[in-house]
Amino acid sequence: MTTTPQVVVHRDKDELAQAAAARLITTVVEAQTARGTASVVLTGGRNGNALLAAVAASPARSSVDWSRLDLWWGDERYLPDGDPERNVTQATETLLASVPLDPARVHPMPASDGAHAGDVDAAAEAYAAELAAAARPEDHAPVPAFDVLLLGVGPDTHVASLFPEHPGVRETERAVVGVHGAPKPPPTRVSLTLPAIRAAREVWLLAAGADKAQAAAMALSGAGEIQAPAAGAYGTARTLWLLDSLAAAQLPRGLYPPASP
Ligand SMILES: O=C1O[C@H](COP(=O)(O)O)[C@@H](O)[C@H](O)[C@H]1O
Repeated sequence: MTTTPQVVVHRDKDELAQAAAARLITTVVEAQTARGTASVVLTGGRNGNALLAAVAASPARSSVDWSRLDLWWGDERYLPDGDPERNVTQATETLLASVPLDPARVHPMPASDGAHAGDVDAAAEAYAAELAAAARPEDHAPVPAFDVLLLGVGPDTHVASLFPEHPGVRETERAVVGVHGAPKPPPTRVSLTLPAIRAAREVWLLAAGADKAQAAAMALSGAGEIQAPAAGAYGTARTLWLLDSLAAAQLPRGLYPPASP
């Protein structure tokens, strides 16, 4: 199912982080109220980390039952465990170390010195197997129907570690791929694919700053997902673009604010 993107524009990157954090806390609490648990896919990057910092600083964070939250990652830099460039290292320092998560529900992507040392494709397969084991029959997919999947949007329109015209963005079968030769360092990465991303109920794309303006405009103007991977990221219930005013500066007229009916 394709959901039409909704666009929300905030004044600046700080307001974006605060508002997205409040939205995430509310959505997680609602999912836990409705289904008992919640699942969130985290992103790396500046906006993803700013969002986590805002959650950490929010008094409302105590309304989340952290022990009933499943955490996954949309992509990872294939580096040794604890490397400061790894998305999980940054998320742990920013938020995860300070909330009472159940370690069994935290699912970092493999590190380059872990069980599949040096073999990023085997690491991707292992993560796909972990996702498949967590998927329920009612999810109708080899991955869980995540409640919220967060994606930072790169200036080149990449999301997760799916880069324009790269093999990963063309993947239609596998849920997770090893990425070789990424144009953004480090070159070796692990990434969810577009089909896995599209299994999420809600997909939120985050972008702030003038260097993201062209990417947001392109992805929201009908570009193809091979050329603009962000254009292929949507949720089954909702697709939300959370921008600051600089990133929204080149959006087509009528897209924001929404055209009146
Ligand atoms: O390398 C990555 O970059 C993107 C975007 O990062 P940003 O700093 O430009 O916002 C991020 O979404 C991805 O998770 C990360 O691995």
